[in-house]
Amino acid sequence: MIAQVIVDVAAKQTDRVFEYHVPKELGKVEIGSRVFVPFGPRKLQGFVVGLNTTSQYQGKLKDLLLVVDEMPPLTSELVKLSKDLADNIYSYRISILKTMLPRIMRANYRKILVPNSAKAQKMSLFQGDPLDLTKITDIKQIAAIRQLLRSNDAKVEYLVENKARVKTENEYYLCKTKKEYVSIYESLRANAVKQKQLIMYLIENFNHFPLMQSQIENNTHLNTVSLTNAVKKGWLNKKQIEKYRDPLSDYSRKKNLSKKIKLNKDQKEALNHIVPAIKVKKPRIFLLEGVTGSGKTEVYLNAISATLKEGRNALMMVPEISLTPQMVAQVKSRFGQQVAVLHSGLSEGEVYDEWRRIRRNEVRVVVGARSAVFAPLENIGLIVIDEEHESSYKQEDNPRYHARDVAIWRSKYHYCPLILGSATPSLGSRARAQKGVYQLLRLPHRANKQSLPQVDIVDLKKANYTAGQVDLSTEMVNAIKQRIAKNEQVILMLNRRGFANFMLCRECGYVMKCPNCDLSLTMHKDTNKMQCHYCGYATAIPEKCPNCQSKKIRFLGTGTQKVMTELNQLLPGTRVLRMDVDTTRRKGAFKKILDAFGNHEADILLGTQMIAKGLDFPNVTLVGVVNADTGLWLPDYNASERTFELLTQVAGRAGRAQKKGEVIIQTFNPGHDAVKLAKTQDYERFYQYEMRVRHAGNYPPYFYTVLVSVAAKKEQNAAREAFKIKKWLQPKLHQSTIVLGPTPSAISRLKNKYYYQILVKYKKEDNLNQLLHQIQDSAQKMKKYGLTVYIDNEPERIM
Ligand SMILES: Nc1ncnc2c1ncn2[C@@H]1O[C@H](COP(=O)(O)OP(=O)(O)OP(=O)(O)O)[C@@H](O)[C@H]1O
Ligand SMILES: [Zn+2]
Ligand SMILES: [Zn+2]
Repeated sequence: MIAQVIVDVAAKQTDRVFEYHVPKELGKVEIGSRVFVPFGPRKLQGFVVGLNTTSQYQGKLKDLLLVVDEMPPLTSELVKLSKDLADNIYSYRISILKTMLPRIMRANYRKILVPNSAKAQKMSLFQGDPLDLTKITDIKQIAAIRQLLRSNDAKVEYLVENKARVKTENEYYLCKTKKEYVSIYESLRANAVKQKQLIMYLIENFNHFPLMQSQIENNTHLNTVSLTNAVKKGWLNKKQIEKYRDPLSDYSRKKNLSKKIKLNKDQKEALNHIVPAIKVKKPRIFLLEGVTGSGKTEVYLNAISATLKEGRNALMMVPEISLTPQMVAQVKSRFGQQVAVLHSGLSEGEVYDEWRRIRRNEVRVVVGARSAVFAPLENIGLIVIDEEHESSYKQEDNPRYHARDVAIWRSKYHYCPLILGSATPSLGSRARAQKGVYQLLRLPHRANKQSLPQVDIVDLKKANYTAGQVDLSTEMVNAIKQRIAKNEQVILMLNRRGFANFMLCRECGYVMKCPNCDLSLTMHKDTNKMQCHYCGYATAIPEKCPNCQSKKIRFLGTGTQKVMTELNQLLPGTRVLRMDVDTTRRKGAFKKILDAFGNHEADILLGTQMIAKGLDFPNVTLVGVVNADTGLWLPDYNASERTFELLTQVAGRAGRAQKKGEVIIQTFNPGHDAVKLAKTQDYERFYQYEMRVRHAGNYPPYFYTVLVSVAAKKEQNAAREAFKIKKWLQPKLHQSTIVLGPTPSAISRLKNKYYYQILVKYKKEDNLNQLLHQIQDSAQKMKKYGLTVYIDNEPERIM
């Protein structure tokens, strides 16, 4: 038998299959198995991606060394997926294969020094633990090691560490008859209190054994010491039983969650389309466009039920799940033990356990964030992507995959429907529904028959402020006071995205824009310039407003902490919970804050956009947006879409139950279309409007995009290489294809590297994929000159 292996070295030369002979005594090797193989001087980990009986290779194949796991960690579906994906996202296949596994299973290599001669063997250097070369700092020791290597008395080896640990608990078995225990009891001295207690317990519970250690400890005063002693004395046998860590243990069943909801007409209508597709195994894609609070979750859960009834399993994706602990609780209360969750809020051990439950077919529903799209779930009958517009579904680093694209691939593989749900679908998805590629299903009303909340816009250029305040207008403060007086709750969002710095005039509201592109200019501190990231236009950082000459210009930046202080001064005694990256870093903090708010332990929830989506608190009647402008002028063609989406989503948190909701949006740009359209929360109108803008500007979804970035230590090298790539690429492309740049990236220097980028916008380019692979290949050769090329297919961000 011959195994085709992808080895764990992410480089162009190794990005192919290597063949190894499988020795008979090795046991079962399957597609998807993790193995160890000899590779030059090292032993490497790799994945089996194919099996064959013959080989084209002329020489003698080396032997596989070891199969790591009893059950191959990857299914043959995932192995196949890795190949197609590698082709599409310009990533090495090994990077994708590793991404498919829980982080804890990715191998770590340690460089160690081992003795190579009898003389060396006796040296004190080699006594004890293996000598970790990365940890040696002593100069004398380094010199000594060099000497040993030169004289061949020692050699370097690579030790693979496996961090994945299975959690176990002891189970105890009886190994004597009841009579024998009685006579042991009688033979014990009177002062051997603990031992007598133990034996008595064994006699009394004779018929209940075997018992877990925790069961015994809960019922007696016995501890590990007495149990271990009993094993030593031959009174008991013990076995280690594998245990799963249960990340869902705190999502206890809540009564109000499992109450049966009667579906409304629109929900039923949607399911009338979805359920038949589940039954006949049709890989159809549905776009479920439902306003905020329209009960999309209920549609997902019913569709999942229907899938389980068909004997198939379901995969449900939600944005970084910690965002919606409520959603997890809801799914959990519906499907109980059959559910596994996967997201970055779990400890590595918990992820590993959940993942193994999935791999062993012990669960039927998987709920998870982006990387859960690779869950080794088999027999999938339905995939759901909630909040499908979320940009977090695209991984920003290598491998740059989009969970939606992976889900589409898997839906075709399994012949199962895919539901994309959102109140504000991505323009691309909505456009595909327009063309009939996806089937559009709509929930145009809120589930509780309540109307969408009323939205008021506060123009910050004319706003009044209570003494000394700069962030909260008097209107906002008064509205907050009113709600709190009525014992209702408030959500306040400070929309601060990324690093964007833009120049804004406090006098006239002017924002500095590119004359060619209608995009805001970004401040570059290192070059002292305001730059356009599309066309490369640049100008000096102004000292006064170019529009009205006022000196009152600002490079905006307020933070949640500052607003928190303002709230404390304005509304003493009001209980405020702050939720942002700083307050949620600790594990479980997110859920704690949301639970506290849900229990009305606070009046105001103040946070960044992480509070904008998915939350369902019936007592929230006011939503305030402190500053709607921060995302508006990002140098991205989709800044408008993002702003509309964010404002509509956060507005949707108000008035979701009986009480009517109100929304106040503070902005310097009340005239901006994204803001105006968010006021009516009319997605369909926004879609029509924004499609015209995209059409006029040759942006997606009318054009496909690929971003090629070049990074180098020296700025001129990055620029030169980027120009070279453009010069090589452009003549090979179609007339109608637009190649923009090269321009320096917004953060033109990151980790001491300069970035230059080229944006290719095209309608149809049959050869582009192959050309880009060629660029990637030749880029590999430049690596030694410190140049790196990244290729991002359909980038979410072009900055
Ligand atoms: N048929 C129904 N009858 C009554 N209430 C319902 C019904 N369906 C859903 N609900 C309730 O309506 C509220 C909103 O539902 P859900 O959270 O699913 O909305 P959503 O569409 O996901 O909204 P968003 O996009 O804002 O997250 C929930 O509290 C849910 O329990
Ligand atoms: Zn001005
Ligand atoms: Zn420009």
